Amino acid sequence: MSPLPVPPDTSVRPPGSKSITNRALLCASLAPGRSTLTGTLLADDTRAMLGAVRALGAVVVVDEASSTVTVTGADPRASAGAPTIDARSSGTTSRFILPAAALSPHRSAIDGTTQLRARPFGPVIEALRHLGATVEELGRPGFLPVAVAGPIRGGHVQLSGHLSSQFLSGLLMAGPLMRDGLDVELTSPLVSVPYLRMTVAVMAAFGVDADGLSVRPGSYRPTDYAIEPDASAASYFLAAAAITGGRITVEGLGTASLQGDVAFADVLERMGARVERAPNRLTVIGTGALHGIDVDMADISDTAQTLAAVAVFADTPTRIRGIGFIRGKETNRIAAVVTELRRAGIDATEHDDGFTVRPGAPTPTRFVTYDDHRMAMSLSLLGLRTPGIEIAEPGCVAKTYPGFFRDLDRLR
Ligand SMILES: O=C(O)C1=C[C@@H](OP(=O)(O)O)[C@@H](O)[C@H](O)C1
Ligand SMILES: C=C(OP(=O)(O)O)C(=O)O
Repeated sequence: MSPLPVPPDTSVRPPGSKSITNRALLCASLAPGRSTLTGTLLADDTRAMLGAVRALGAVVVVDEASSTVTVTGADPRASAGAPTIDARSSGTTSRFILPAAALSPHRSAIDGTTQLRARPFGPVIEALRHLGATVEELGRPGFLPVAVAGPIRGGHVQLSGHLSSQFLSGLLMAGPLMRDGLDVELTSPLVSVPYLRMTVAVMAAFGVDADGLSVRPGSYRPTDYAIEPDASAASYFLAAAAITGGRITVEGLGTASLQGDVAFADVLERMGARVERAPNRLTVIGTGALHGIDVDMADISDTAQTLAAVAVFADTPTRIRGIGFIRGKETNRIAAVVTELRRAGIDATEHDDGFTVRPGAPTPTRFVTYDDHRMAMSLSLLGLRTPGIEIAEPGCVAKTYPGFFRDLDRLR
């Protein structure tokens, strides 16, 4: 990469939200009748969910050119089970499909890549057992691959919240199809809380009323649903404006967004960038001055690596807290960020709950990406200002944003 010749003054529209796409695909697959989803993300994580809902009986038609997906739902309680559901590397797909598969009396097996096999599943395995499912741990206990057979009948269940919110979202989405509905009691504080609000909002769009922890028996209603652009993907462009002293507008995302990650703009504002907000648009204007901050990112942890890149260009250190659980994502993201920044000569320190980045001038570096799309996308931001930045195995961005480098190049 070579640095941007002039600060960008442009607008971008990132592809559809991964998190909303995977919720809408699941809810549509549970709704009897035809739903049409527009603005759908078509990337590895959402193709994993497309395959998973098909395996449980939904009919899915994808129009690649228009990013429109039609889903004809099927009652998962009548599913014949699926011999192998391949969740690929997708946390959301795997954690959302397990409870849905457990609605059927027939056995389904769920597996994924080596990367996904290293991520925790213990809380949902325990919860499904408590709800009456038979769960076979086919590999290491507490990890994929697993096989489930139900039917789960619902009721009260305890669940830990400190590793991931995805277990709770997945159980809640299957909840209306459980005979007794579902009532979850959290046994540890929930991380990534805004994703729970998103789950409730998408369920509501498909006709089901849930509060954050319980849902009554009922049925989903087929719906035509428009998916907004991905806010985590937007963070790279908002950060780019802050870093380069440019002006970048993200279209389709603003104060009306369902995604917690739009709050990344607030973090940039605290550091000294200017932010303009509208219901469906966010603009960040770099002011040329960025100051380090002390910030808890437990609600918006997918943007912690983005902030690490921004922090390099601030005038004082940045301390990011509250995100110890991101050691269990695509890679140990705390160790990975610190290792890679140090590789570029930046002084960074790991903490139990996050990391500290001290400002500096990065040296020309080929960054290792650990098969983590967010490592690749975040570290590429350094190349907007620093000569000689290279990203190893950039194809890993296909997990959520196959066109990322093409869109980043449009800032030139
Ligand atoms: O529910 C979701 O769509 C997601 C929740 C978050 O995970 P955790 O709840 O595991 O932190 C987030 O990191 C992930 O990218 C998507
Ligand atoms: C953690 C992520 O994804 P998931 O948990 O859905 O695999 C992510 O997209 O950063």
